[in-house]
Amino acid sequence: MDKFVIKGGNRLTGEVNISGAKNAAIAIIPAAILADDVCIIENVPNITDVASITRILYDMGAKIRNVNKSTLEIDPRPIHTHIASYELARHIRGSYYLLGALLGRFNHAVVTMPGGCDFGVRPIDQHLKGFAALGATYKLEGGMVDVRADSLKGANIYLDVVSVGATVNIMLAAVKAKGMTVIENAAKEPHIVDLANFLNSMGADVRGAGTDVIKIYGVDRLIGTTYSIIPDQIEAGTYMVAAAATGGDVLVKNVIPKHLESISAKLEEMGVQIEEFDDAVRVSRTGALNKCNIKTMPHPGFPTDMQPQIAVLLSIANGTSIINESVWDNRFRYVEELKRMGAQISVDGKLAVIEGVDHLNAAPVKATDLRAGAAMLIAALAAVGTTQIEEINHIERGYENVEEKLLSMGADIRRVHIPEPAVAQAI
Ligand SMILES: CC(=O)N[C@H]1[C@@H](OP(=O)(O)OP(=O)(O)OC[C@H]2O[C@@H](n3ccc(=O)[nH]c3=O)[C@H](O)[C@@H]2O)O[C@H](CO)[C@@H](O)[C@@H]1O
Ligand SMILES: C=C(OP(=O)(O)O)C(=O)O
Repeated sequence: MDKFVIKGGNRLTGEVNISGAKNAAIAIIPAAILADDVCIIENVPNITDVASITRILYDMGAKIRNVNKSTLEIDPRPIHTHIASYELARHIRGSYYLLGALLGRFNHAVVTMPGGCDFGVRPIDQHLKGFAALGATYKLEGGMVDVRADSLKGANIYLDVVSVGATVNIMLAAVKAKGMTVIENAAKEPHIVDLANFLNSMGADVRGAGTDVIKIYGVDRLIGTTYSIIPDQIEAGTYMVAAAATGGDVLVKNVIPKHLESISAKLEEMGVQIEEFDDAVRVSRTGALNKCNIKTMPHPGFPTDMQPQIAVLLSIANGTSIINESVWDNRFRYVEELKRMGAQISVDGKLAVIEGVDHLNAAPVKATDLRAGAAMLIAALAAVGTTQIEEINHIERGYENVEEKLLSMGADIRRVHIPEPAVAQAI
């Protein structure tokens, strides 16, 4: 496995191009299963989560071709099974979207419980409640979820919690069901809207995505389409915070500034300058950083997927800041790593109290999950000395070409291969 070695202290300057959104791609690629013809998906990020979900479809029989480095052609017609490979599916959360997609296609799906980042329990009761309302029955056996229906019929579904995953899965299962489905208290994230647009481009009739009531009028068939995935809001936010942390000046290109509003607002509150253009934002900082309180919320609130990155910035701000993580019970595992670099943070349940320090110091650290890894990158870029980050496979789940992008902005970053210990090789 590789590690990153980063010499901190270089200001990030210049520009960076944002790739397609991970959290949209991992919903849209399984959604292609529902089409009666070839789908061409553009602006697909080159990340390992996409490689995994694509490989699962391939193993189920889909014909998949890389048209170019960011365009995938998926022919779902040869898919011959409703069972997803356990080995591949267990590593990523997005594989649970195969439940909705296979149910919509075959009226039957068998998929493992979700993987992905470890934030404690990641329940799927709202997904199952949605499937049941559409007429399916389910059982959980040996870590696998088995959902089946004679036929799927539209229903009114009220989500007890705002869940991105449940909203996506219900949309996928309902799009070809008989009649109308209404999802109330639906999630409003940009990737929900992107999925609805993708489905509509295949002939679906999904209305209201981006509001908390989504109506899905079932159609008999979905056709092939060509569709381009939205830019990654979280990748953009990560580079925005990196620019701010290093006192840099960076033009973050190929973004939808509206999707970044909650992040931009908090950065401005901290004293960072943000200039918006049609499809870019310029982020620069010259002065000191101010303390600021953050509460993570479903969209349009501050995204939980930006919480570890912003915590790094608050660690080097003047004064005491508080983060309230309201989405996940256990998303502060990275704090122990950040403390090794001199951050002063105390965690109590869903609250983190951060006393700003003058600077962070280099230390050997590891990425405990995807965004934790992004936080370690930012901390290393801003720290005094040379930091080594291990377990960067987590970072590669969601960031395309991260070291090339950082190098092009002036970072001093190297990838170093760590040979497997001889004993591990022998096993
Ligand atoms: C609303 C929200 O911010 N969702 C985030 C969540 O999406 P993801 O889809 O992974 O998670 P959900 O949106 O489904 O979960 C949000 C909350 O609802 C709870 N829940 C969820 C499903 C369910 O059936 N029952 C249940 O109780 C979860 O425990 C969690 O507290 O994590 C992703 C990865 O970090 C982020 O990209 C999403 O922005
Ligand atoms: C936690 C994330 O992803 P996943 O839910 O796929 O692990 C994320 O995108 O920040």
